[in-house]
Amino acid sequence: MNHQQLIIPSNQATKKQGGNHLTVVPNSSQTQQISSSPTEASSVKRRFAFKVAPDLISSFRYAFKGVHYAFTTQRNFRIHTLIGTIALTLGIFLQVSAVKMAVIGVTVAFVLVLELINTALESVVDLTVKQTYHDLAKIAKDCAAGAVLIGALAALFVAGVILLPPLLTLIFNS
Ligand SMILES: Nc1ncnc2c1ncn2[C@@H]1O[C@H](COP(=O)(O)OP(=O)(O)OP(=O)(O)O)[C@@H](O)[C@H]1O
Repeated sequence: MNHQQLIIPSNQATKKQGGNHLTVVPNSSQTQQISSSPTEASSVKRRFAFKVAPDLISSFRYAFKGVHYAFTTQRNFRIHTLIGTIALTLGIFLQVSAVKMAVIGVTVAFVLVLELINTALESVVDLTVKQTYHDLAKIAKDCAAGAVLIGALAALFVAGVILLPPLLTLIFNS
């Protein structure tokens, strides 16, 4: 494991510094200590967390809050949810096979997952650079948006292959 740099909240830092965060570059012995075992590394990670979900129900609750946040704040997430719902409804209406329905379902989920990751990454970037311009912030956001675009194009392709032929047959035979 390669730990180049750790950023920990200032209230957990051993040395005081200005601002909200203290950047700590561990020396070789600290790096060794962090990487010595997965359990140890995980306990270090948890120590840096502001809050840890106490149980499984809480974990699910936070996860649903994330989905709810994306749905209420991200226009693209709502658009993809709507298109996904239409695709699944069309699949049922056109009576496509179970395997094809599964492919549509996974594809819809894939796009929504990419949207959620994009939203999470945007928040982390904004948290890091606030309202200042940074080339790396631009790259991170553009690449995350690019990932969603590629996912959406793949979904369009899947819909074209699975849903379009039976839809055209239905239209031209009626
Ligand atoms: N701090 C920043 N520094 C440099 N460029 C930024 C910064 N914040 C945003 N940008 C640029 O503005 C674009 C739009 O930013 P935004 O935060 O709306 O992301 P987005 O991925 O386009 O949002 P959404 O997915 O909600 O449409 C980014 O893709 C990036 O090119």
